[in-house]
Amino acid sequence: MKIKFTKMHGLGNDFVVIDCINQTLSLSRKQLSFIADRHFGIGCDQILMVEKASGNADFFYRIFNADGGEVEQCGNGARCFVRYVHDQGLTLKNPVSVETLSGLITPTLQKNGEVTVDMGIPKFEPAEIPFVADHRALTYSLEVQGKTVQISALSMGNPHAVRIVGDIDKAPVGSEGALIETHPRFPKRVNVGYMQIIDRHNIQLRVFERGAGETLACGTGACAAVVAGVQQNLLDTPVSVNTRGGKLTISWDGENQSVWMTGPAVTVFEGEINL
Ligand SMILES: N[C@H](CCC[C@H](N)C(=O)O)C(=O)O
Repeated sequence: MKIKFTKMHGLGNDFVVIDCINQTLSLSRKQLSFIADRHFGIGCDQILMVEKASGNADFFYRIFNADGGEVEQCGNGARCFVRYVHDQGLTLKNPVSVETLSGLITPTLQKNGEVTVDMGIPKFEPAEIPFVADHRALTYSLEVQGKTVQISALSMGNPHAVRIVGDIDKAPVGSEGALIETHPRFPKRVNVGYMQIIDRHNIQLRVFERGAGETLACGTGACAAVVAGVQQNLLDTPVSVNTRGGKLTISWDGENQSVWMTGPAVTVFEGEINL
């Protein structure tokens, strides 16, 4: 089966985007991880599928990690999604309403080429993350390989753990991040963010993503880090989130308010793959 795709990225967090409105397909986990494979396939952190919405949203947005697992939300992908549906002539609407497994998001193409997304309201109850804890807390102690680390835990539709570190370049992202990703207290696994606070409006962030490993940027991770920092009275929004792939701007006005993300979305090339 020949499949048309578009390769895109948001700050180096890269995607294979597939129009599933004009081509009907259902891919196995094995086929999805083949597409994501950087040696044998196309190569990407996530695969994004554009589908017709079941309700009255404009589109349904499905997200699969490089390991083939389907997930609830992808922030950098949401910015690429709206650029894709405009570039492919699938809509003239701006903003577009996009249904995801974790609810509705509304990305808007800005005149300066950047994209702003209402990423929805973060959730903190352990059962909603999900995270195993007796009750909600600002931070939690987590046993990792005989060490105790302090994390914030929350959901941006997908689960996030956030650690504050003194030196982002020395943060144990690959080693400890992999252990926290699969920690038993996160029954659906978790994205693990390491945040260095520069000042009240600037952070540096690295994320070990669930199902993909460390990526150059993570949109929902940036949202989760800013929320964790604001809650601990360490940050004031808007916050510039400096990732290895570039800068995101995140705003959040507090409990029960949406998190707003602004950043770029880039189309790299189009292609076809035989599956
Ligand atoms: N790895 C994430 C999905 C992609 C999130 C990230 N690429 C973003 O920009 O938010 C998860 O398993 O929840």
